[in-house]
Amino acid sequence: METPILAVEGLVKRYPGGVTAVDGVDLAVPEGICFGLLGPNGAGKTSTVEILEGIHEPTAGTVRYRGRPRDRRFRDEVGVQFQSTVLQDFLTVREILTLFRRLYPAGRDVDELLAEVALTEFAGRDNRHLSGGQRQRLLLACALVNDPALVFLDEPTTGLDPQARRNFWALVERIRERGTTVILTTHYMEEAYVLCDTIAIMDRGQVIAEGPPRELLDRHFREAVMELPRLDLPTVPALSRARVEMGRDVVTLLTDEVNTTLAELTAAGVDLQNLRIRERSLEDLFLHLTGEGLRGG
Ligand SMILES: Nc1ncnc2c1ncn2[C@@H]1O[C@H](COP(=O)(O)OP(=O)(O)OP(=O)(O)O)[C@@H](O)[C@H]1O
Repeated sequence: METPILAVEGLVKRYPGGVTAVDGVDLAVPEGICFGLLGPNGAGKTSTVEILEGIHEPTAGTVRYRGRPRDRRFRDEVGVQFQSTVLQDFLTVREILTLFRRLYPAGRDVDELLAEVALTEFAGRDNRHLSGGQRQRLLLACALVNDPALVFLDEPTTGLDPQARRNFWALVERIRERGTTVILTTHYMEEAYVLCDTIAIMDRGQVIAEGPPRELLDRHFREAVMELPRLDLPTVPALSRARVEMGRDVVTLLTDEVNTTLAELTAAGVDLQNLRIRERSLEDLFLHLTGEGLRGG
């Protein structure tokens, strides 16, 4: 097997006061993929990612970049988009990017990068006067300025409106198409589903599930989800192949035999006009595995 671009073994992070934020994490990220790290609040994602980025030291464990301990090469070949970066007041978009570019011996052409993140028309604007989406694109450009082989994106779309989020997804897809490996933390399950080739779900400092999103869903769920307004199903008839969850407004039927369940509902005279049938989502998987919802929804 090819050497992963980044691999960690036996990662542990304990903070003073006795909190074990990371409790024995092993991960291997193959080159060229988008790898997602998910988990509920306090699961240990930030602690893990900051160790991977080289910002914090682990209490125990090893991190390897291209099979070797990290050195100067790691710094030159890796980009990080932090959740909140303080940018110098008064500087324009182009000036910020030029400043970041000078930190590295090699990298991208600033104007080309501005075009890639759709900021050419804002190049002369004071960075304080950017919209949320424009600012995130600028921070992304800063993370890409050294033409990294591996880029970390830490909750890059938190707080963006749906349109800006989708624009950002298109950029991430383009980065990946260029062959750059992406490590993404996110609270948005749809984002992980759309962008990530592989995800790892963390809970209480440990990785509790890992794999391609589609495969994880197939591994954990065999049932389809049928939803009916409660008004249409005030009392549920006997159903041989479905589990029933009575919500306040919606009745959810989990069935491994959609045809049988439909036939039984029809035979009982239930009006199916407003029936919805959907597949299980990563959101369902997340709830199933961690028993918790995600901040940010
Ligand atoms: N500097 C610190 N000192 C002490 N405890 C910390 C420190 N940083 C994080 N923790 C604790 O470690 C645990 C894991 O936190 P971490 O921020 O890594 O989780 P997270 O999954 O990133 O959460 P979130 O989604 O809320 O950002 C939490 O219980 C947190 O309170």
